[in-house]
Amino acid sequence: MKIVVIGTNHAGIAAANTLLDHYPGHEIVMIDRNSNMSYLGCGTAIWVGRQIEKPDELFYAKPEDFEAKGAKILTETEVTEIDFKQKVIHAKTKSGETFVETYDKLILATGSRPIIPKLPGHDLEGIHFLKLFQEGQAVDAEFAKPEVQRIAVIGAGYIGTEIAEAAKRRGKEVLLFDAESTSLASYYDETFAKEMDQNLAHHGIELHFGELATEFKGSDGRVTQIVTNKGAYDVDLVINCIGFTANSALAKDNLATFKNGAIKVDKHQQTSNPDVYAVGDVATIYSNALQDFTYIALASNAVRSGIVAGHNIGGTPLEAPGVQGSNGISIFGFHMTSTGFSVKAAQKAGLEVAYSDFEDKQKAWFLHEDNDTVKIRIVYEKESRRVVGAQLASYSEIIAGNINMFSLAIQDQKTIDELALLDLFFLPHFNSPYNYMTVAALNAK
Ligand SMILES: Cc1cc2nc3c(=O)[nH]c(=O)nc-3n(C[C@H](O)[C@H](O)[C@H](O)COP(=O)(O)OP(=O)(O)OC[C@H]3O[C@@H](n4cnc5c(N)ncnc54)[C@H](O)[C@@H]3O)c2cc1C
Ligand SMILES: NC(=O)C1=CN([C@@H]2O[C@H](COP(=O)(O)OP(=O)(O)OC[C@H]3O[C@@H](n4cnc5c(N)ncnc54)[C@H](O)[C@@H]3O)[C@@H](O)[C@H]2O)C=CC1
Repeated sequence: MKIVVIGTNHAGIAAANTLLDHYPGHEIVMIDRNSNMSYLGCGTAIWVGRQIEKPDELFYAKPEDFEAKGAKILTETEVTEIDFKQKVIHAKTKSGETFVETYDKLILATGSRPIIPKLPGHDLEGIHFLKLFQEGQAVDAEFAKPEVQRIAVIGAGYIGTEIAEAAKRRGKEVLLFDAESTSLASYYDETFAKEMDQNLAHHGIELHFGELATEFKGSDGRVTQIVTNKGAYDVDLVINCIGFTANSALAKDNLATFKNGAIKVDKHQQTSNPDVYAVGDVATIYSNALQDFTYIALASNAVRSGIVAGHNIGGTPLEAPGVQGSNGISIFGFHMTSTGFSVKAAQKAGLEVAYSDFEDKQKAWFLHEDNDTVKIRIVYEKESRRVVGAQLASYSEIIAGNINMFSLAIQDQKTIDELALLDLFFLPHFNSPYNYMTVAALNAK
């Protein structure tokens, strides 16, 4: 069987590796328009903020790895069109040569691009987006310029908050804008998000929430000012991070798509065309909190969905268990993790939910050194009492592991009452006999 993979970043790599490692004998062709593969965008802020010196280790795979396993891999080659009836893809190399490839099965792993707000002045120089390695390099080069001092970051979601920290670490003045009233508003309820806001403000980041950019002004072709519904601010650089949109143009009019344009898939990653699979940021994903398909762009989801597609195409039927959109962020040493829905997100999705909050020290109370406060919220459906979300915030790194338990609880449709008496280990170095997760669950009304 000939299998063509379009897009060789996290999702495409996972699908190709699954096929090459577990199902030998197929002809695998991998195509990507970029010159690199496997770039971990999650390391951009860490590198640009100089928490690591070089970006080299942010790549975990190279074309030779796949060639060694027998795949044909074409980089700097863009797929321009797909004839889904004839099962032929049309592609163009960097030098302009066009060619076609036939396929038996096709994997679309074309990912996402940042949303580009078409505001007046959007094409001025000095306005950036962050997704590709090359875009990280461009921002890094701007940070190195002494004349770039005042930076506007638009969107205080995950990328915006991380790059705001990075810019501050490089000694810049940073103005962080978001349409919502807090940072991280899509992931956390206000009482949690406010903790991050305090952390950002404490480190000198100027917060402009509830503010919408309306125009960019410039001089000599370069941005010099950002105008919002509330004021005008002189800046030397703008970084836009207001979310992603699925790169699904190749599927247009041929495959069923979701309301945001992502390609609809089932739990086997199969699209509305049985010979075509879609994985990663270009596709929808099943949310166990919502109990329906939705769109959640994460590298973790990309990898898992690629593995699922690989097995299904290879001949092992495998149904994805769905995801919770589990995520985390760490800014100036303050960590937040969440899974499933916040109260606000659940209500927006039409769920009737209640929540239980608790706050305690991470380790046993008699340990007075490095014993940070942890704040927890568990969100559950009022009637069924099934857990649909959890949020944790602390300087303690242990919360990074704890959130995964809630992820499994949501996946397995556990109730808050089942969590209340769950066997959690106790050791003073790590926790208390009345574990804050247990207490939060026990306190649930
Ligand atoms: C700054 C930043 C930080 C992030 N941090 C995290 C994090 O901490 N945790 C997390 O889980 N996620 C994080 N993400 C999100 C994560 O990077 C994405 O969810 C992930 O990249 C999706 O992988 P993908 O393979 O589906 O798509 P993509 O990474 O978008 O890759 C798609 C590939 O398809 C190629 N392509 C597209 N169209 C064509 C075409 N027509 N022809 C040929 N090739 C094509 C592209 O060149 C690209 O290589 C972060 C993203 C960014 C930008
Ligand atoms: N740690 C992690 O897991 C990370 C995950 N990612 C993922 O990458 C994807 C893209 O990240 P982001 O671009 O940060 O998207 P995001 O969805 O996290 O945040 C976008 C932010 O922009 C704001 N916004 C939207 N339109 C706006 C406007 N016109 N003006 C001002 N603010 C506006 C939103 O309120 C939101 O807070 C997300 O799916 C995210 O989860 C990215 C970085 C880190």
